[in-house]
Amino acid sequence: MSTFEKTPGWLDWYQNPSRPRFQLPAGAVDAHCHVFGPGEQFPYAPERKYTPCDAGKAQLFALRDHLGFARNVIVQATCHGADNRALVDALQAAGGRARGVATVRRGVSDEELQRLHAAGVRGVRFNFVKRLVDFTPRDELMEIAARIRPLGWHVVVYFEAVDLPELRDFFAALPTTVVVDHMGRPDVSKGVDSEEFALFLKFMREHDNIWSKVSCPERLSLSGPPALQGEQAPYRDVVPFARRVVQEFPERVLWGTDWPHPNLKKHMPDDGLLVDFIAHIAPTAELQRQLLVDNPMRLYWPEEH
Ligand SMILES: O=C(O)c1cc(C(=O)O)oc(=O)c1
Repeated sequence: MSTFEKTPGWLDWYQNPSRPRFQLPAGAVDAHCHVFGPGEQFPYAPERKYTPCDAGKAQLFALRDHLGFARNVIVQATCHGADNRALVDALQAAGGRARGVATVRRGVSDEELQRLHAAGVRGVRFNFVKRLVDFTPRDELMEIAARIRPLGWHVVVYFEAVDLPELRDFFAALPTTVVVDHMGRPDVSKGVDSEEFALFLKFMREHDNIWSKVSCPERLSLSGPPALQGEQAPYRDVVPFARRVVQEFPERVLWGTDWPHPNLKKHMPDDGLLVDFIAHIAPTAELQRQLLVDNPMRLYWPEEH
């Protein structure tokens, strides 16, 4: 039993996900997933904006094996703030099959960065989604980016599409590879040819250090249908967005389940069916291999690539 009480209305992850019909290429990486707690062992951060269900490393690794992934990239969730203990514990237990993205503050010591590196951390996450975090000054983020660059790490950014005009100069000034979470959260009701999405594509075109995760259709979709009850064409309104990014930037895209899907309000997707979604956004075997194997390996396991 956790000592933490979940946020009211919290949805736990989908139990007994189906086995994907889509055959993942050998060595596929789930490049965006989280661990939560367990809160008893790894307490949630006092400054958190939500309290999740516990979702530990054993459950994540079981899902990895069930879906047919070879490796995970575990991304520090905001409910743990800059306390990376749950992340590090999961990385150390993964036997080399997981790498991580941490959250650090300005005061982080060189020794701590080295310790995180040894555990498998290869990036830091900067979050600009107001419902998830308090504001961090840009000069602090820039200072952190300069500190992690010599380690060969990159920066992961999470923001919403309406905020890109205001953030893009800052992103462009970052001295590392920059990975955008969930395609910069486009408003899919505006359409794939909207000015808003055009700005995101232009931003990627103009800066070849910007990558994108083509993940989270379950968060972006307005029309559904959800990945439930065997649905083979879920989240149809998101497909044109993800497909466009994959086809235009095949060498700079990543995919992840986003398990255990924090803060979803309406439904919890069947992760097996989410994997089936990949075939709709990356229609050829070559695109699939780049998205699921070559790109994440280049970024997270460069020594093996
Ligand atoms: O949209 C979200 O609520 C969300 C939250 C977090 C986090 O709390 O870290 O991570 C994600 O990738 C997505």
